[in-house]
Amino acid sequence: MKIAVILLCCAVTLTWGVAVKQNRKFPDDFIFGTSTASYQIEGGWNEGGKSENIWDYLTHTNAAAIEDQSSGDIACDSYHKYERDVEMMRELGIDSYRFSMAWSRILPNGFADYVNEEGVAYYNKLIDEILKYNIEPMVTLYHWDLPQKLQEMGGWLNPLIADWFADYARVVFDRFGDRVKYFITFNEGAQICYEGYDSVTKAPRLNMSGIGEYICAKNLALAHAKAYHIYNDDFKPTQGGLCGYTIAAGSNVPLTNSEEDAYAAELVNQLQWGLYTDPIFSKDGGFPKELFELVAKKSAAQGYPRSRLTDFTEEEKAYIRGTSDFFGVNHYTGGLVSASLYTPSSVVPSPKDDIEVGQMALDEWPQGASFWLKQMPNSIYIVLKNIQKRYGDVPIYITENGWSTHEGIEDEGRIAYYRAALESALDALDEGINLKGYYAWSLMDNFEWMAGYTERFGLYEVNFEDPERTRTPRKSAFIYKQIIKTRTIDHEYEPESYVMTIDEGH
Ligand SMILES: C[C@H]1O[C@@H](Oc2ccc([N+](=O)[O-])cc2)[C@H](O)[C@@H](O)[C@H]1O
Repeated sequence: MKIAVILLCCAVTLTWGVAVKQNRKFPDDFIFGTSTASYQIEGGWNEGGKSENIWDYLTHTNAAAIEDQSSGDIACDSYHKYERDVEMMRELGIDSYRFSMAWSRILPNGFADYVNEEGVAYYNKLIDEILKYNIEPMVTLYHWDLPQKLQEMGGWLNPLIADWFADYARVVFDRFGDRVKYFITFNEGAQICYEGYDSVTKAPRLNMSGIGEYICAKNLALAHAKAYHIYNDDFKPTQGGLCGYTIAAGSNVPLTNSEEDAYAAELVNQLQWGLYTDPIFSKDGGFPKELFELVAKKSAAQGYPRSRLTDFTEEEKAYIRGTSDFFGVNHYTGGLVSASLYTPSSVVPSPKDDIEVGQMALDEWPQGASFWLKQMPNSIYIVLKNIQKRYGDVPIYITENGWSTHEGIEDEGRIAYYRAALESALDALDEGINLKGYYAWSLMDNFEWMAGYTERFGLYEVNFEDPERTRTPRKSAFIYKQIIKTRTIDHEYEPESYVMTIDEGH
């Protein structure tokens, strides 16, 4: 443990050494953006023909599950205020805006038998408004808001959902692909599967510990591949865009330089994201080998007649392998990893119990407003290196990265976080990592899932008490704007005033 701390300190010193490197610039074609998600910002939960999704259902039937008993019924009201959102994008000068579409707004039945033209019209208006100002839309097809009707049929545990999702994807490509050139099928497999179907965390909050995540992971991979093949075969030849996949990855660093801790960090990477991305990006396809073998071994010892993680057929492996044009990574935090830090799960079986590894953060790392969010030094560099090591020179987009505070315009913590994160991204670019873009989470405060409105991630503060949902730029918005404009990180830069304007050409 001492060794790791010493090593880490050296890395930090080194990182800070690199951080003060002068005259570093992001490439001219590097994409700077911001991210949001439909349920977190749109509101209009029952307007314009939209049906109920699993977050509507959860917040309406179990308000106590959300820290402040709130919901996304109105959220930022972007359903009505999207023009102001685009104005904010112009103020910041971003190159691209990542947002998600609500399946239940486009296909209220969940199935593609009926397309809700009012829902399609909403996204058309948003896309056209974005494009009017030369901002590139990046569309996530699924950011956690499954139509409730499909959940009642098993949701991501029902293998038929791969076809239901593929049908939805076809509608999205068909209706929007003439203007949208970046599609992401899924936001964060582990959060959909582990948090939704395994650990009673996020909607639909099912408790199928040690089983739910693995069933869901397999269905998700097949759903993604089907959607990708549809895009690749039927739309890409005429539309010419890209279709990718996004996971959440932490920077998982071995606690010591022992082989055991290196193996522990590998297992965490396999469970946290390799379970979702190895089938798509690895050379041989299929689930990560060590994780797959561990689950099989544990399942047998627990008396299961077959592994809780069911393998793909060889045909399925080949069908899924290679189905992504880029690697999307949401990155927030990291930790030191070791089997010696494992505390036995209270629930067995569980994915965490399958790998028997624990994690820790250091006290000196700054703490965000979210309990899980610590600012680990050089975190982005570490995670990008891990991805490159695993999958080679795949083009990478950081599709989310951000810091939570409480209310207030003065957000020095967020500024320090973004500056450090972007220095770390520059370190990665210096080493030739194929990083194409960076999307700050988030354009504005929004419904932060189980934390409701108690944690704020926005470059713009949103007043949720005000029916107008007024948006006000935080200090960090001015800093991010300056970074985008100059393509450099000036650590001394202070905004002259907090009056936001739109620069010429935006
Ligand atoms: C704040 C945003 O959080 C995103 O999700 C994750 C997932 C995993 C981690 N992690 O540290 O392991 C952090 C954030 C989510 O995609 C987005 O919607 C926001 O809520």
